[in-house]
Amino acid sequence: MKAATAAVMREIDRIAINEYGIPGAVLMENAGVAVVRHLETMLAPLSERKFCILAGKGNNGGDGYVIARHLANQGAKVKVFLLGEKAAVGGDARLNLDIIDLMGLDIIEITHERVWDKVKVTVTFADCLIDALAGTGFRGEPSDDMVQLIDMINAAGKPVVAVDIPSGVDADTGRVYGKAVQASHTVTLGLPKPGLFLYPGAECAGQLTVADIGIPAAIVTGQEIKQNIIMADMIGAILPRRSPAAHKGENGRLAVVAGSRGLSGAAAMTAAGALRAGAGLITLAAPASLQAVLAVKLTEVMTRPLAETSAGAVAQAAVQEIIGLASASDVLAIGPGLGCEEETRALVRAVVAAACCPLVIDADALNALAGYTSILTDCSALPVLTPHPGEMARLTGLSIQAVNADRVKVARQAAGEWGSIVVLKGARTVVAFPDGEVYINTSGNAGMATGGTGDALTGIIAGLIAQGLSSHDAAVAGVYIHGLAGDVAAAAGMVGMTATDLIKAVPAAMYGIKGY
Ligand SMILES: NC(=O)C1=CN([C@@H]2O[C@H](COP(=O)(O)OP(=O)(O)OC[C@H]3O[C@@H](n4cnc5c(N)ncnc54)[C@H](O)[C@@H]3O)[C@@H](O)[C@H]2O)[C@@H](O)CC1
Ligand SMILES: Nc1ncnc2c1ncn2[C@@H]1O[C@H](COP(=O)(O)OP(=O)(O)O)[C@@H](O)[C@H]1O
Ligand SMILES: [K+]
Repeated sequence: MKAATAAVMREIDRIAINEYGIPGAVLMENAGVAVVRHLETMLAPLSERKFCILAGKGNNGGDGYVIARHLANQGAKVKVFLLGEKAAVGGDARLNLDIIDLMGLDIIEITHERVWDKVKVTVTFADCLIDALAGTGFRGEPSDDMVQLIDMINAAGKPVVAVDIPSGVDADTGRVYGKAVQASHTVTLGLPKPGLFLYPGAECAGQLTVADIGIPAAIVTGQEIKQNIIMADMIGAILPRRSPAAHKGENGRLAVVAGSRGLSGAAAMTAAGALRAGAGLITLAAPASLQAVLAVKLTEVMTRPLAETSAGAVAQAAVQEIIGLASASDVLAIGPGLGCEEETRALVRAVVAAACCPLVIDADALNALAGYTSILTDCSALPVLTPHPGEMARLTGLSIQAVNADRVKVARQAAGEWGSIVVLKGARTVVAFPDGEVYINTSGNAGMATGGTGDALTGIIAGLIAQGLSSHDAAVAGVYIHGLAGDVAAAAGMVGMTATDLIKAVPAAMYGIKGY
């Protein structure tokens, strides 16, 4: 599913109005009617309900006046509060404000202190609050009066339906600079906005519905929209299909270079993730002293002992062996649990520079690349990098806070600079490509915030590449399946679920995807 930034949405509206001749008031009418239809499904019969509509001075408020008219026509009790003066409302919003004024609806301007008591009483006795304060036109921090109103809405404990986007949420980034409306439902107009999927905006949106407002489909397909939301049907279409006559050699050869003394689990979980994603033959190369324990842990995985340092990490002497292993493999996953010895880091850089198969680079291998990302642009196939925000901060020199403040922008910029596929992990993982294309993932849950789930993701993405998916499709499908497996595992209890629970749930998650 495509997601439109505020600028893209403005352009789509502009083309609909100026080039197709659809009056803006018609789009506004469709928007308002779509919200009322949604209210019917929530609160029928509307004639028995009391609504409080909180409107801003822009077009989002305009949608609110259309909603007010239709609700009043259906016999509902409606009060409208306008954050500002009627005189400040213009365009299509003004047209609709004048109509409800002529209808005799109660419209109260919030322009002086005395009004706040009235707002409070109305909010307290309403059955539902409609947030039409601001939509895609919202910028920066909310003004003091908007904050006061948002606080009242959020304290009311009533169903809150946000029009287009909860007021206070940045449509592009999901950022909340000051306060934002906490909606129970959001009816977003035309196309969903990225800020409805990225935290903290995603948490403000509640249950999300995308409403058709009559924009000609050709306008949307004609736009170069680079933001996508990962959906199950999209993944069902790209997952590898297994022929009934398949043999193990057809499902790919995968090499994993991982582990060091004390970090054998990371290596095991990476290999297990690949196994459960369906890879045919897996070789796990790890420091020699770990081989015995890994062989016992992973019955189905082949193990390869590597030369090791005195601290039990992969030694520089293993470089040719690993490069040879990569040449005999369809994909190499490198990094989990390798540790932070300088010798191992240098080895990682040598392997990344020389390997001729597709690479999935994670964890300590990413740390080894900090300051050396220019190596990535020479890789024969687009490498997949899977940093969590901490690793991303190390690679970019940004703070973790800055990474999370605009995950799409940071991931996209890195993908472009490094000529790589960047999977920026965390709640709402973002997958970015060098051409600016971005996918936001929606599967997964907070139970996955536990050690080892990232190693599993590395294995899953590599496992999909082994089975013939392009690195592009494997990154997108991998993050979705990984999150879905987390959701399957969390059904038995979110807190306390383990990475191993998630890994075991991968086959069930894949088979649960419609069309697969
Ligand atoms: N033709 C169109 O453009 C359509 C637009 N539609 C609606 O119009 C919205 C966009 O309308 P606009 O561009 O007029 O903008 P909005 O109405 O979303 O936002 C502008 C309003 O928010 C206030 N505002 C912005 N930043 C603020 C801040 N930091 N503190 C306090 N107040 C702030 C402004 O003063 C103004 O009242 C969409 O989200 C959608 O709801 C729909 O009616 C469909 C058609
Ligand atoms: N709150 C959350 N919601 C969804 N996914 C999450 C959440 N927290 C973590 N995850 C996912 O769990 C994984 C954690 O990976 P990572 O931080 O590398 O952990 P580790 O290094 O322990 O394996 C990532 O795929 C991340 O997207
Ligand atoms: K709104």
